[in-house]
Amino acid sequence: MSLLTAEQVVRSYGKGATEFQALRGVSLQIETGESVAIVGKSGSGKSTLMHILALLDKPTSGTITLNGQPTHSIKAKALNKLRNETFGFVFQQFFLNAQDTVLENVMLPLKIAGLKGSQRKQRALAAIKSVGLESKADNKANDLSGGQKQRVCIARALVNHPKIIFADEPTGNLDSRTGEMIEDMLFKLHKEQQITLIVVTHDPELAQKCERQIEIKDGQVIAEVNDEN
Ligand SMILES: Nc1ncnc2c1ncn2[C@@H]1O[C@H](COP(=O)(O)OP(=O)(O)OP(=O)(O)O)[C@@H](O)[C@H]1O
Repeated sequence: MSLLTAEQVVRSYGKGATEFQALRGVSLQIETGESVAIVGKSGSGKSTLMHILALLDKPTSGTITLNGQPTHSIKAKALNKLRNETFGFVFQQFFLNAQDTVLENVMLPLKIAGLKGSQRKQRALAAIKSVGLESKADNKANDLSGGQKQRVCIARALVNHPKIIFADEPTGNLDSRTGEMIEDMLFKLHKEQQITLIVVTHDPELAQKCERQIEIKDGQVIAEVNDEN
């Protein structure tokens, strides 16, 4: 059984004369422990697909199945819980709470999950340590460099022991040296903890680091490459 599947996924924006199909019948399967890059030109539908795979958005038609369970009829509250328990997110724009500390940002998914304060702190500090930011735990997120902010995002993505990390242009806002460090960190986690990694990127070098590359054009999968090594 695949971890995550999309079957004939269509996503339309707008209605009537202005209707636009951003995804036009996408089907794919993602297996546990894989690293997969979703590539394609700007406007091809990559982010739309990632949002639907991550259950942040619903397809207009078609099905997303997680661990064999169709997701379309899951109610909002249960869906939020499932997403929080199963996925970690790393976005180009970070989405940190700027005025909160590093520790508070990383504890947030655990707060949502309903963990007690002491457990939250212990687990968040371990995640912060794993990205080498223990000396910054009490700093405001706003007072960090771009690379440090993205490391906080990785710690926050990790803290709930996710099955899948979704990374949308994770190095898009970083200089190349810092970007490489973030990539190394993501792939290390993927290898050591068998976390499935789904990366949306324009960057061919980052895509090549993934075991599979899925190319999207005009809302359809037009090519798929699987590395054998
Ligand atoms: N909320 C929306 N309303 C209308 N059209 C949208 C909306 N979101 C995306 N689109 C359109 O859907 C298409 C796919 O957008 P999407 O953001 O998925 O592309 P992308 O491949 O991720 O692009 P980029 O690499 O530039 O981020 C684009 O033509 C875009 O204009």
